[in-house]
Amino acid sequence: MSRLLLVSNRLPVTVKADKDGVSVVRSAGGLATGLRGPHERSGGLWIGWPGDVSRLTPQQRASVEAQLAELRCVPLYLSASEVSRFYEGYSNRTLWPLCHYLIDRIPEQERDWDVYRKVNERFADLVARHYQPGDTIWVHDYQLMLVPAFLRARLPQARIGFFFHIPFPSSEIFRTLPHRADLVRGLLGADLIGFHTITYVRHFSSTLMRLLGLETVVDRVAYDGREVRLGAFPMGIDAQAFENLAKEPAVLEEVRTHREKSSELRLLLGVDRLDYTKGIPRRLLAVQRLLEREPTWRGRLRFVQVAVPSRTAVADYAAYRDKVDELVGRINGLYGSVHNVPVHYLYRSFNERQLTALYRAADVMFVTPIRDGMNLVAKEFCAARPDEDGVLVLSEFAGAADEMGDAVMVNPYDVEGMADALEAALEMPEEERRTRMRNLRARVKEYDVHWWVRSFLDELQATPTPPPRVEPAGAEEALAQLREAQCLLLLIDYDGTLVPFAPKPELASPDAELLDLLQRLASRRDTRVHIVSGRPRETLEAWFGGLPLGLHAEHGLWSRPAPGAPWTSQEGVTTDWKNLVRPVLEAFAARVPGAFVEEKSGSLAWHYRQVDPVFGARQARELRLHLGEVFAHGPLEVLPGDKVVEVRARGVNKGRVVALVTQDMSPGTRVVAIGDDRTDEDLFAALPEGSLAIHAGGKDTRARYRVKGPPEVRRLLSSLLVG
Ligand SMILES: O=P(O)(O)OC[C@H]1O[C@H](O[C@H]2O[C@H](CO)[C@@H](O)[C@H](O)[C@H]2O)[C@H](O)[C@@H](O)[C@@H]1O
Ligand SMILES: O=c1ccn([C@@H]2O[C@H](COP(=O)(O)OP(=O)(O)O)[C@@H](O)[C@H]2O)c(=O)[nH]1
Repeated sequence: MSRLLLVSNRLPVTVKADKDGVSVVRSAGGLATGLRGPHERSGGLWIGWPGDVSRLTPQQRASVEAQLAELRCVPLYLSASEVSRFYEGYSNRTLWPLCHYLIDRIPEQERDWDVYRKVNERFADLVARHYQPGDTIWVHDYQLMLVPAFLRARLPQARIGFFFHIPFPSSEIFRTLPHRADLVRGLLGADLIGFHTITYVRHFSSTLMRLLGLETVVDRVAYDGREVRLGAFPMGIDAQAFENLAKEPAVLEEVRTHREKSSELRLLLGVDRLDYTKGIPRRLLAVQRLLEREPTWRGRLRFVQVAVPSRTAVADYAAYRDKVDELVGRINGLYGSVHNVPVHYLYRSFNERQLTALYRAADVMFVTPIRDGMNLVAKEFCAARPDEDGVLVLSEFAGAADEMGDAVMVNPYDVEGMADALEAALEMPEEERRTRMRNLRARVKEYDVHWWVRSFLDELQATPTPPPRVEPAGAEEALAQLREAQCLLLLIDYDGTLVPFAPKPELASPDAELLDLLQRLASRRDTRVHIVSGRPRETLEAWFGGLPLGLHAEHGLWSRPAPGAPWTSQEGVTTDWKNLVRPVLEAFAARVPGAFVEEKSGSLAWHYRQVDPVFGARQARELRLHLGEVFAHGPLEVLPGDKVVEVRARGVNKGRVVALVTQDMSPGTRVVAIGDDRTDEDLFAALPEGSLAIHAGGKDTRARYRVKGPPEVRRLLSSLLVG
């Protein structure tokens, strides 16, 4: 097993200082438990924040470090300002509410991004310092979204996984963030990105498409010359540990005490961090509503709500606490008696043993977050019920709902509906309770935290380590090569290479500066220039007819090799198929707003640059599939391009231009091709030995040289004219 470097905002430990000194105790949480085995077995490290240690003396600090080292934990200390701006700030005032669909809670003017970025970079630096070749790195959660890309820049060969523990929201929500693209690019530094549910994966994929134009094919995205995999890995719990605890005599004794204290009462339970995503107010209102409309339940219900203090320095959390306090007071005031109150509200943290006793004693577990990445409490409740009794009421907006279909599902925004569900749970016949719980337990036990860790790491290990990458060299080197050549023959694509894409093809006409550049290039000593484009010949003629250039239209179907020469077409190309294909493309254009059909003499193109990106990509896939099925053996080929599906006669491609233009080439001529998309790869492939291919953009390419896009292409060509 390769060494595992785990990276999370918090280390899985708690530092406690008291009069006897300072101690570092392992946390009991799911992540800590699940990863303990692989962490120890692999001899790896866990890198993260040990919490606030600012009040420790230097000796205490030294003792903490020694204890952390023993646990193979590497601390990353956050300054007070970093805690406030990185952790409480950007992570918990912006990303947390955003991912839980609560954009109204985000500061109106974005704050703390710079510190978020800086701390992420510090994490990456620390990881890189400890990295040894062969290590596997696993980064966790929204606080560290930029770490994978920072790591990729430092360790191009490393195997990096990332797991996102909270919901990944709809792209409509995510794209409201000013730094949306930076965050997504940050994640794409990983080889594998995991989420709890398929829905989050889907949201992430459409975000990639909308923000970066990247298409996910099944579970893979090509990015920056690598392949990034996406997957759903629903996190589980240490089910066996909860089951064992639930059978311990001391715990059973505690269960009896809870039950005796409420022998006449039915026990409802809620266990959450006091977080505004957990839906506690409406849950309380549902209890109130039940008591209000069904007087027979008054005095017969005891609702224990555990609320663990969390992120107390964030104002929204303090306000939420006030709201919950007030509601509890109101309900108890209304429905309490001298002997009893309906709501027992406990603002503190419990250990696993105490929680298990509560889980096992409860009649109904009430889990109603308005959004939750997973919600492990729901799973712990089931694991703690070897008696196969108890009813789980679960929000359909918790990630756990995807797997726990035997729970009583509720919409946490619907108070009346939750009151109904609560009543149904309280009155559920024993047989139904047992059947549901048996099914829930089977799932929770099989897909536990060990399964989660295994399945994520297996998938991560299966990702091929990128072969040492021969990154195409940049503009400087390409220019040196060009300058060395005696004679130059330049074959240059137009759209995406000399000019950026425009919403409509006719809008991307050449500007005066470009025309001047081409004119001067073509007049350069021993230099010939050809434009090799997918555009119709009429357009090229109209734009460049007056310049001393060779022109090649429709991917080489038509050529005018020298100024003044007639246009000739490739022989033996049929176009009868166009009459059959045209209606299909038109039908797709009619049902996809923004799409349109372009007709050229030897091809038809279905453009979708102005279509909603996700819908457009889906329709383009469907169109290609349809054309493939219907015209599989026809004399045509279907070519996916940049926001275009092009159908052209088989055998026509830019590669054929090479033979045509090199036949009368003087000896010592260097052929140079520059292009940005799939069709230019045909050109590159056909170049004679010793030629130079330059890719303009970030796509995968066979070219040896890479420049960023049209501005850099122009700069490169202009540089040829000086000196
Ligand atoms: O570190 P804190 O700010 O104190 O917050 C505690 C953790 O809360 C979040 O938990 C999430 O992860 C759970 C496990 O995957 C999931 O069940 C739950 O739905 C999530 O909300 C947070 O993601 C962690 O980073 C925090 O440490
Ligand atoms: O008093 C408490 C209440 C909760 N928990 C633990 O906190 C975790 C909460 O995880 P969950 O996924 O439900 O929500 P999160 O707090 O991560 O958003 C669970 O493992 C609980 O056992 C705890 O240790 N003590």
